[in-house]
Amino acid sequence: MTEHRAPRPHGAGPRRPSGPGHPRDQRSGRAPRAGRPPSDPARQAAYEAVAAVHRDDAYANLVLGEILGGMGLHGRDAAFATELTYGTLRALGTLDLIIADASGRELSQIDPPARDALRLGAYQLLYTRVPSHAAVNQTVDLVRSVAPGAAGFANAVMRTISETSLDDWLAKLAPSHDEDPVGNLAVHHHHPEWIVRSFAEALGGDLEDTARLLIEDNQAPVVHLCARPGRADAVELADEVNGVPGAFSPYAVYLNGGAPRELAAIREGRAHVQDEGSQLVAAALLAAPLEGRDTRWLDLCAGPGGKTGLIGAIAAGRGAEVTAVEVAEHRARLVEQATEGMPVTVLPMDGRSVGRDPDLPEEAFDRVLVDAPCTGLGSLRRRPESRWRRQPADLPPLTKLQRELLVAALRAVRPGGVVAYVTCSPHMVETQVTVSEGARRSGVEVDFVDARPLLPPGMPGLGPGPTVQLWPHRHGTDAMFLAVLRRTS
Ligand SMILES: C[S@@+](CC[C@H](N)C(=O)[O-])C[C@H]1O[C@@H](n2cnc3c(N)ncnc32)[C@H](O)[C@@H]1O
Repeated sequence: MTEHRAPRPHGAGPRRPSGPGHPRDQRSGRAPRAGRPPSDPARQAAYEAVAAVHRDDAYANLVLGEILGGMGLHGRDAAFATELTYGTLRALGTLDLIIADASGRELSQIDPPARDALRLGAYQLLYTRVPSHAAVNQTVDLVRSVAPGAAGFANAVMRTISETSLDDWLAKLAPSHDEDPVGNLAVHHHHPEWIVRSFAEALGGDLEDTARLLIEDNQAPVVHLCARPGRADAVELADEVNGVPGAFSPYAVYLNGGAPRELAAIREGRAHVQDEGSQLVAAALLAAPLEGRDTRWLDLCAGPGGKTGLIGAIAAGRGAEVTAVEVAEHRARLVEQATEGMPVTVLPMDGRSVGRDPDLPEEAFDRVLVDAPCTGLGSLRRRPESRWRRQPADLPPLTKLQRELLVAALRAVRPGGVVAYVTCSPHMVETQVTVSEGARRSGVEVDFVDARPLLPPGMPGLGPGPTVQLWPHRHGTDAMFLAVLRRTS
C-alpha cells in the first residue's frame, strides 16, 4: 500500500485540515522513463477517472469505482485516489484559473492529458497536505507518461503554482468581494457563477448564507439509509449498522462509513440508501390530510425507485396501492427491483399520457408524487463534476417537461386529492416558477397546502411556506424542494 498521510508542514499556507499527504517523496529527483506509468497507483487511478470524466463524459462516482476495482486498489490508496478525483473535479473552475495564469496559456491550448494531470497536481499543491516537492515530481512523472512532450512545461507550471499560497492565488484571481460578490464566492468556493446566483436568489439574496451552502456543497455527504416501514425500525437499524438515527426523518439512519451494499439490511430489502431529504418529501405527500378514499397513489417519475420504495412500504401498511410510472425502461426495471414484495405496479411509459392511456385515467388517484427530472443542483455534493457540466441552457427543456408532468399529475388526481411536486434543485425556475405556471396551465382549480406541518415537528429553517426548501447547510440533506397542491375542482 502507498503511504499518503503526513503532518502538515508548519507555515505551509491555507490547506484543508484533513487532506491527504505524502510523507516522503521516495521518487524525488528520479525521473521514470518516458511511456512508463508513474509508480503511484492512487494518482494514476485519479488521473484515469478525471480524464474519463472530461474525455468520455463519464460520471466520476461510477468510473472511479471501476478503475479502483480494475487496479485492485483499496484502503488508503483508494481513499487518496477518491479525494484527488472528487476534490479536483469540484475545484475545477478555480484550478483552471490558476493553471491558466501560471502557464500564461488558455486552458484550451493545453493538451487534454497534460491539462488533467496539471489539474490534479494543482489540487494537491493547493488543497491537500501533500508536500510541494512530491506534488510537483509526481505530477511531472504523470505528465511524462500521458503527454511525454509536455513534461518540461508541466514542471514549470507546477513550480510556478507552488510558489504562491492558495490565499494569494485567490486574492489575485477572484473578483473583489465588494465589486462582484457572486464572482468572488464562485472562485473561492468552486461553483459556476450562474449556480451561485441561483442559490443566492433562492436564499433571499443572503450571500453569507449562500457561502455556507457553497462550503457544504464541497463536502462529501454522509450516507443515509431509509429503514423501510414495516420491515425495519430506524433505531434498531442504527444499532445494527453502527450508525445513528437521523435528525428529522423517522426512517433515516446516518452511516458512519463503509459500503452500504455490503449491509445485510440492504441485501434483505429492509432498508435502502436514500438521502434524508428525499425521505421527508415523499413522506410529506402521505402526511397531507385527505377526505374520502385514500388507497390509490401514483408516482409519476419513479426511476430508479428510491421514493417509490418508501411510499410502497407505507402503502403496504395502509392498505393502499401504488402505480409507479417511469419513461426509461431500464429505470422502470430498477423500480421493480426496488419495490419487490410491495403493492406497487410499475408502468414503463411517459407520465404525460394521463387521460390518453387507460392505465393512467384522469381524476383516478388520491395522492400523486411528481419527482420531476431537474438540473440536480440540489445534490452537487454527490456528483463532483456536475456543477461544471450543467449549463443554463439545460433549464428551458427541463422546465417545459416539469410543467407538463405537473399538469399531468393535476389531471390524474381526483378532486380533493393532493399532488406533491418535488425537485432536487433549488433553482427558482424549476421550483416556484414551474409550480405556478403548471398550476395555471392545468385547467383545474388548486389550493396550495402548507407543506411545513407535513414535515416532522420542530424542523428548523423551513421558511414562510407554503412550499418548503431543504438545504445541505441547514438540514444536512440535499436541497429538495416541495410544493403540495390540493385539487379543488
Ligand atoms: C428525479 S428522477 C426521480 C427519482 C425517483 N423518484 C427516486 O426517488 O428514486 C426523475 C425520473 O423521471 C423520469 N422521467 C423523465 N421524463 C419522464 C416522463 N415524461 N414520464 C415519466 N418519467 C419521466 C426520469 O427517467 C427519471 O428517472
